[in-house]
Amino acid sequence: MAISSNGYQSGFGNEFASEAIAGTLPVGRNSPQKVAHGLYAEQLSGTAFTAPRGENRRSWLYRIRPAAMHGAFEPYAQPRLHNDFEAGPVTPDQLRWNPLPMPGVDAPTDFVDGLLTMAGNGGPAAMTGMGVHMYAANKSMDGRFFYDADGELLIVPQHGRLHVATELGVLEIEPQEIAVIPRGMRFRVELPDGEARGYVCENFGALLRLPDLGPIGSNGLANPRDFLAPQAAYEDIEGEFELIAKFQGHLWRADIGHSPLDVVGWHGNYAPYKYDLRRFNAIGSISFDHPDPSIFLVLTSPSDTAGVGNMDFAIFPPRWLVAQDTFRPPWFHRNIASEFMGLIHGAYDAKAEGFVPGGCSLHNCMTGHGPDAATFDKASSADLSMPDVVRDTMAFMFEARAVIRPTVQALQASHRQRDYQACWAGLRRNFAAP
Ligand SMILES: O=C(O)Cc1cc(O)ccc1O
Ligand SMILES: [Fe+2]
Repeated sequence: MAISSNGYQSGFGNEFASEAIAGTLPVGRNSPQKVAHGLYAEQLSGTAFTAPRGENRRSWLYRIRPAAMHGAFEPYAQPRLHNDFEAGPVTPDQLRWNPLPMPGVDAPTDFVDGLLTMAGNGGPAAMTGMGVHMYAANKSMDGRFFYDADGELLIVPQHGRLHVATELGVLEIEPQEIAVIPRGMRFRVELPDGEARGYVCENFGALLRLPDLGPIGSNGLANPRDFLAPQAAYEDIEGEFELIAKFQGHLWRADIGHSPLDVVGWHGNYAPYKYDLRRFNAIGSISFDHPDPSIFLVLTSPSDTAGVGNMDFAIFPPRWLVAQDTFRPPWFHRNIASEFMGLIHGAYDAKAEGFVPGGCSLHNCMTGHGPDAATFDKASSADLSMPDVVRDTMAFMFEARAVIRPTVQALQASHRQRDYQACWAGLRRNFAAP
């Protein structure tokens, strides 16, 4: 099974409109008595009906069969994916992991079965917080479709391309691109390279959006026109298929006799989208001092407190370092926010070794962290008369207001680096009282 991409429409949160068959979309109304071509009209809303206009997200789908048509749900056993961020004690340790191992050839694993929950906070019941998951898969989803009623999914591939066929059309993404799948949208993930690994942030809170730019002005960081929503593309097939739902923290399955990717035309502003992180216009210091990482914000999910994100997605892309009389890499720090980081490509400028592509780290509220000893030594004696270029790199951070609680399976995983703290052990005592 495969639906080919019909291309993209550019812009962030636009009122998009797309039809795979001309004349599908009703003109001047959303729900005419009879829809063209014998299709059903269906609204999918992603915000409260009464949300302010600037926040309001909904789309109208014109489809072969309504979403209501499927069998009864029953629990689906995939215990590695959940939102049980236990309320008990949580370690303030610095934590780091090697890449999630790929499934063996003797264990075909698709995107849904390949998800493993690393950490999180809040949950779908409270509609706040985020889940942090990783996936490692070696099989396309075949005859099954997935939707997440608990949050929107920010997918960050690290290895292998993804062909994401959604109700509204196809997103094709590769490492260094991201995709966001709206809450509730049904989709199927195929693996053009036969295997794939990456990161997923499940945002339970307010929908991701572009941050305000303040004094930066009207351009810069992630520019709206670089976000791409799919053109309508559909399949018209019947068979013994399976619909998997993530609902209130756990998976459910139902029989479905047709593909739900049967939307012939749609319009609205609630749509999946992709973005190429290499398009990010990095802005930084051209005088002195390393700026706060908020300068690298791509998308933010606001909380109910102005200026404080429920969760933020920031990247650390290639860039020039020119600051004078400055320790140029990230400084030592402790933050009120909590930071889950991953590395998509290359090396990260705060860690000389140990933080590898596909790996991840977690530094929670007020936990001290920063450059490792090797990075500190190098940057403390670097020649600052010359600009330095950070190339071959793409790290990212899921930053959260609330503590990001690691799951038991993440803490106990064999790929956890239990000696992570040793990376700071070599920092010498240099103090000499005058
Ligand atoms: O911990 C990290 O590496 C992320 C980070 C990067 C940076 O440039 C400044 C602060 C910060 O938390
Ligand atoms: Fe940090």
